[in-house]
Amino acid sequence: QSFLHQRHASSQCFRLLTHRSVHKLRETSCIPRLRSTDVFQSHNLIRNYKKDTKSTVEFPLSPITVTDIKQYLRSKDILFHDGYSCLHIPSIFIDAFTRKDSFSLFIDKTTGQFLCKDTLVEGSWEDLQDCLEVMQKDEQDSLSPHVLLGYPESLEEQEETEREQREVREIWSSSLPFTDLHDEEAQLVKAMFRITKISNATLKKFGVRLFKPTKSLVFPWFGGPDSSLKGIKLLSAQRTDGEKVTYHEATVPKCSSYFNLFGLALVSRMDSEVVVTGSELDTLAVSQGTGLPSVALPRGVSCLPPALLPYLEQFKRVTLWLGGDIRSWEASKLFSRKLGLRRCTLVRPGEFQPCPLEALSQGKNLSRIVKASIPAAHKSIVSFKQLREDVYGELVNTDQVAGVKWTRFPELNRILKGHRKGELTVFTGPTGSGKTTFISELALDLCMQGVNTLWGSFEINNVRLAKIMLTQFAMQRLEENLEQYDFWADRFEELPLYFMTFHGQQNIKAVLDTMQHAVYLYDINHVIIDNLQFMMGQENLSVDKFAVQDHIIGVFRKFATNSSCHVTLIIHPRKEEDDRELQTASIFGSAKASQEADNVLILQEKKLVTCPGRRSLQVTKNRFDGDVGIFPLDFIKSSLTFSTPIKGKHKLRKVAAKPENEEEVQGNEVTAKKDEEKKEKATKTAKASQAAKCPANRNDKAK
Ligand SMILES: Nc1ncnc2c1ncn2[C@@H]1O[C@H](COP(=O)(O)OP(=O)(O)OP(=O)(O)O)[C@@H](O)[C@H]1O
Repeated sequence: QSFLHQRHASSQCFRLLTHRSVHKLRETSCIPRLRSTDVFQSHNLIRNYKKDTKSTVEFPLSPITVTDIKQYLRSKDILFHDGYSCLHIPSIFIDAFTRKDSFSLFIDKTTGQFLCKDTLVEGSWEDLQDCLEVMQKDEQDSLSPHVLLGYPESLEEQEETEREQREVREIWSSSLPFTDLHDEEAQLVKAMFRITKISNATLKKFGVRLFKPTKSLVFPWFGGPDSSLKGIKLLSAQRTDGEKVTYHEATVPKCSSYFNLFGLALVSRMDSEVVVTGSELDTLAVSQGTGLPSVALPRGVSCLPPALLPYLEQFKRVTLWLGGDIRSWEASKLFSRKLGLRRCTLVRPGEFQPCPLEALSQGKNLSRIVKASIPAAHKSIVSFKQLREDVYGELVNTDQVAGVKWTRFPELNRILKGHRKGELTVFTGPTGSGKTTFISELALDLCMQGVNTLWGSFEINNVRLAKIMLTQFAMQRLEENLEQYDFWADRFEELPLYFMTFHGQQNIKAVLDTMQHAVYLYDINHVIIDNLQFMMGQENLSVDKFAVQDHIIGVFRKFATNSSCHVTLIIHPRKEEDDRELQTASIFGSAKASQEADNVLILQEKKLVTCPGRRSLQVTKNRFDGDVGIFPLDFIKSSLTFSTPIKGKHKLRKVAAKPENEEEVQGNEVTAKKDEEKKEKATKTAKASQAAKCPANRNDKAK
């Protein structure tokens, strides 16, 4: 308001800033919680109905390039440093005398989003342009940090923020530094968390405490210009089967607002090297084992929010040591792209290079491991020497390389082995056969396991789609159990799930730009496009329809490979004949297009007059290991799920047509090897069992 009074009361620009900030705040308020559990949630008050329950990804209004940003800055005579992920300019929110030579305002090269590290003012590229225009017009050399008004919080939100701050203070003040614990107690806690090798001095240096009521370690988040306590992460440890420890974590404020790079408070302005880890415990281990500055990502390997990039700009060398498994390795390759490949080196997980905490426990030389990390920037031509470690890694971790397993579709695991990054899956089925419903459950299953998912639903709107997914998530008809809505919605909200806001016919370029934008912002691993026909465009009707379709498939293929993101494309078949099952050729215009897909899945429907047809899922292409096959699906209307209930399987075995060899038939019900003979046998068996299960089907056959 003071700004308003100081300047032209009716400044158009001011209104613009406010509007955009509102938009920005809405946009940034949707990063989901992924790994936290509700163990520590102390506020279990009844929630009011929340309007914006899900995250949506909008098409960036004016996609910006780094060249545009640089050109604009030059036109305004603004000096800039070309950093790794950001351009750095002198902050316009502190007066010229104070800012001297410091370049503390960071502009994200990909999105144009800016952050002033001195005042913590942030906003979009348009906000910054508006600020600069105002400054120039009024011949000012700086602006008040309050120029960008935030979206006023609702009373409920204000209360929530205050409650969180109270909670942070209370937990922090009632937790104990390790130095205040008796030796015996400290040892016990360390043994519980498997951190016996971490010294009290390291724990003290990082300010780690113990919160006795829940036996949790407390990691503080110090931030802002005054390095005040902004939040905490609580970690609890549970021993499962003998030696294995499972960690549970919770943050206050909740995960979507928790942007702590743990360890950053200890980094000096002069440090030029950092080791980035996937957990606070790993950061303690790295710091103790190497003496190097180290920070932990707030949400581990699941994402690297661009909001954190300005804080990593000062480092000339960034070593990513995110963990000891393939998932961490894949994440480190993706994150290094955001951080700037040329300064990143990666620790390749392996037997001799487990996660930092494990390495410290095993008495390994952590400095040597960091030194031996490999450059992230790869050359276009490589020799086997450079590949041999990658190949070895794939051989010893076959299970992880096969991808994320479905929990609801074990049969699909047996055929496809898992869901892998960078692949293209094409999915088809007859009109109205349940394609959307089925893929929704398939994607939900993966999303529940931490696969960051983006939906492009052009046919049905996002509310309907989210309703289907929520029903599948809760596995019940929520209409009849409305009192449970909040319970399920709260959990559903924590999934890393985003929706594009498109509906109806779309321009393929706009869709791809949005996908790219989402991959950068939210580290999306899986995009679902329902369905491709909505990208064909009216104007193309005169051209060969299938040539256009094949071209679009090619474009998505390229995106999947370049972004290391799995794309699932739903496509209507070219033509359906009542009495014939669909095949790969029913989808594609040319053989070239079918080559583009890594996996081809067909929802087969046995058309019946007297009852809904039985569905089965057929995998007709699997590039990963060639296994193809078919298995029956049982649709449960109340939960909209297809996942095979256990008892269904028994039923299937019992009714299978005259097995000569019981074991063989059981195996073939669900999977069939590439070998055509086996495949046919499995198909027949599945069909026979379906027929036997549905009396109407039997009648049909008899007719
Ligand atoms: N196996 C099934 N048996 C009976 N009904 C089903 C089955 N699967 C889905 N349905 C229902 O059929 C309707 C259509 O499903 P859905 O929209 O998923 O089909 P679709 O194949 O995507 O349709 P379209 O061809 O229009 O894209 C929904 O109401 C859904 O609940």
